[in-house]
Amino acid sequence: MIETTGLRKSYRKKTSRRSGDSPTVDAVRGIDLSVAAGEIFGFLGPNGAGKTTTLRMLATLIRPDGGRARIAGADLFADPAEVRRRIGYVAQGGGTTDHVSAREELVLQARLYGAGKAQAVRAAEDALKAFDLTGFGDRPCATYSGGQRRRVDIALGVIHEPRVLFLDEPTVGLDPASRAGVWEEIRRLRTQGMTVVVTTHYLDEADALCDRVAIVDHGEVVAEGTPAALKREISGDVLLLGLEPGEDVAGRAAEALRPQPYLHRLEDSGEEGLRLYVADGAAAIPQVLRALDAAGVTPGTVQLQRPSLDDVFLARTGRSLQQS
Ligand SMILES: Nc1ncnc2c1ncn2[C@@H]1O[C@H](COP(=O)(O)OP(=O)(O)OP(=O)(O)O)[C@@H](O)[C@H]1O
Repeated sequence: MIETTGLRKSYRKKTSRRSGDSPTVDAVRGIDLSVAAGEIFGFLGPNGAGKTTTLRMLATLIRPDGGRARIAGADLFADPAEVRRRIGYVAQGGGTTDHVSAREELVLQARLYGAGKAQAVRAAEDALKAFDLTGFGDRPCATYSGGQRRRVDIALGVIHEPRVLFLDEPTVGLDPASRAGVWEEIRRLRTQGMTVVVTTHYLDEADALCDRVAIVDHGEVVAEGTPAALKREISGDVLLLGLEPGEDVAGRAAEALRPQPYLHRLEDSGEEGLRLYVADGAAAIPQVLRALDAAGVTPGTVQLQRPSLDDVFLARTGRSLQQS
């Protein structure tokens, strides 16, 4: 449904003359993607990784500097107008107006996509029902909760029944219950056969919602696959070692543990403690405790964890996504 090769985009920096920096920032440095029909595909990455730029290129809102892309059967470079007819796009923060109701927004959007008046009124009514907006859909959008407003944004994005929907950070700033509600709507669209591409910097969102994920950093895809397959690449377990406060406790613990033969890698996660990558967590715990004891370090807590998508990010980039 989406195929891209070498998609790239640079921006001119406004401050370049004074700072003496390079005059451009390479926001997207050649992205190859293949998204299947009916998939929920996620772009996961830290702020500034190039997620929004990629999404806006695919949605025909920014012209790429190079590469190739086909979306829903149309060529992005040769026929962007056709691409635009076949896709929906919901920007970060959405586009609803405070004093207008969801119904009015939906009617207007349907008319923008060429529906006649009666047809647009019917489409709005159907969307209000489908997205569970009937209880408040005639009130001004300013009176909605964050989650209700996001549902209206998504309803607006699909009023013309696109084959592909692009959602930029669909749950940013929402409470857990509202996020779950938005995920439900996205899954419902998938069951109708729609292909959905979301950007997110939430690890749990990528893990729970997306069928496949491209992890992006500095404008490049650093890993791609199903969340389960990506995590399987990180073989073994993670021990999260919380430490009692004290002078350079983390440094002394790390010094004691680094030479241990069962330790694959050690990362200092700041306040969270030390992350120890080992083949077999349960077997390593007593050995870790003995090594710490010998070094005179008292551990606070030891937790055995399965690898997360953050561990994948860490393995590929040397940084934690949560701290980026
Ligand atoms: N219009 C612009 N002019 C100059 N630089 C830009 C522009 N838009 C984005 N950038 C830069 O391009 C890089 C990628 O930005 P982009 O917004 O695509 O990242 P992102 O992963 O979506 O991050 P965020 O989640 O913060 O939006 C960043 O370094 C950003 O500062």
